[in-house]
Parts: sequence; C-alpha cells; structure tokens
Amino acid sequence: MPRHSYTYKALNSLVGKAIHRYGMIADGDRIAVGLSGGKDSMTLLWALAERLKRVPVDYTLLPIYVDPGFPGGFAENLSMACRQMGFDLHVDYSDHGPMAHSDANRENPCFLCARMRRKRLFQIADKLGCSKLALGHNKDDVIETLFMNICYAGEISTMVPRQEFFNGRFTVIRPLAMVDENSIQRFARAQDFPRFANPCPSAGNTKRSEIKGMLQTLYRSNRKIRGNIYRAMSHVKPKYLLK
Ligand SMILES: Nc1ncnc2c1ncn2[C@@H]1O[C@H](COP(=O)(O)OP(=O)(O)OP(=O)(O)O)[C@@H](O)[C@H]1O
Repeated sequence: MPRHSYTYKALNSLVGKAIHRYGMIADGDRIAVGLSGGKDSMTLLWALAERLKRVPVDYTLLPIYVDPGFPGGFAENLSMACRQMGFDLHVDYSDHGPMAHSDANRENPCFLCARMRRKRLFQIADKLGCSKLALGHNKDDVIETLFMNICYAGEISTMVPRQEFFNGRFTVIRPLAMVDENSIQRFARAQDFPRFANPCPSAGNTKRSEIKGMLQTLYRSNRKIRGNIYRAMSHVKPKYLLK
C-alpha cells in the first residue's frame, strides 16, 4: 500500500496515538503478539513492525499462534506468511477447540476456548521472556464488548487498551483499540495478507455476532453513533448512574 495513502497514514497515526495515550510500549520491551491468522492480528504485527523502523524506541516482537486443534489447521501457512514478514512464528498445538465443543464442556464453547487460549498465551509469552502481550482487538471489538457486558453480564465495562495482570508482572496491550474494523479490512486487503478460513464450527455464530449485527443496523441510521458510543466510554457521569 502506498505510504501516502489515507488508510496507511490513518492506521499508523491511530496506532501511535493509542500507544502514547496508554503508555503501551517502552524501550527494551519484549512483546509477544497473539496471531490468529485473521486480518486484525496480521495488521497488528505489521503496524508494530513498521513503527519499529520509525521511532527511537527499541522493542522485540515475538508472534505466537495457539492452534485450536481443529482438522484443516493452517499453522504452517501462517508460519510461512510470518517468515515473509521477517518473523519466526511460535506455534503451540492445542486441543482447546474440540475440547470446548465436546459434551464434557457445560460452558459456552467460545468462553472456555478463549480462556484456555489466553492462559496458554500468557504461559508461552512468559517462557519467551516477554512481559507484554499484544492482541489485535480493534475499536469495534471494544464497543461490542461494552454491549456484551451490559446485555449478558449486567455490568458497564469493556476490554481496556492496556491491562495489567498478576500484580503488574504482565501487561496486555491492544494497539488497534482506536482503529475501526473497516479500516483494518481495507488495509489488510491492500496489503494482500493471506486469508485463512476459520475451522471453528462456532465461527460467525456467537452472541458477539448478534451484537455486531445490531450495532451495524444502528450505525446505518446515523453515522455519528459509532464515534459517540466509543467516546461515551471515557465520558462517564457516575452521578447519573444508578446506585
Ligand atoms: N489462536 C490464537 N493464537 C494467538 N492469538 C490469538 C488466537 N486467536 C486470537 N488471538 C488474539 O486475540 C485477538 C482477538 O481474537 P478474536 O478471536 O476476537 O479475533 P478477531 O477480533 O477476529 O481478530 P483477528 O482478525 O486477528 O482474528 C486476535 O486479534 C489475536 O491477537
């Protein structure tokens, strides 16, 4: 993608803004990057690598993929795509996907699978000497999570751009938290990132997809709504909430 294009500049600028605003990256950081094979995490790896060439802050990126263990996995092709970007992908073969969809699991499969994946990502990142884990959640994910938490957990909260775990020993960062999904889609298409079909039987059939559909309908009615919802999350008036 040409460096002067709007999508390229907007992506780098919003990633830079998020990194600054939330103090996400410091000199000498070793950052594990969770790669799922999707557009968001590929864009994330690309943006963090690109930034490294432009800023006077030195950090190391270590991409990790936790293979959920469904037949028809794409770990080797994803490793190849990473090599082309100059990275060695750390692949962890798991059975989280089939286990979460088995009769033994009485929880929501997505919930269990995501929890096991996050635990594994922390363990691998730790083994690789990283104290930060970068994830590819974007602005739309942040908004959807707000509605998921209101509708299904009865609380007003979302996933934050920077979150500390284990008394600050570990930090999750989300450098795409200010970038909307459409821009990432355009960018990933222009960069010709490989597309891998998600082999998970629950893909596209989740509570999150329902919320996403509802929000899309709302956005079509007024183009200011997405930005207003996002802004509302840092403009809370506790005095006007219930006790
Ligand atoms: N199997 C995995 N291995 C490593 N990291 C993962 C994996 N799945 C998801 N992640 C990380 O968690 C983030 C959010 O995952 P989610 O499944 O919600 O993907 P998404 O929003 O569709 O993003 P993407 O386009 O990167 O798949 C991803 O962007 C990625 O950083």
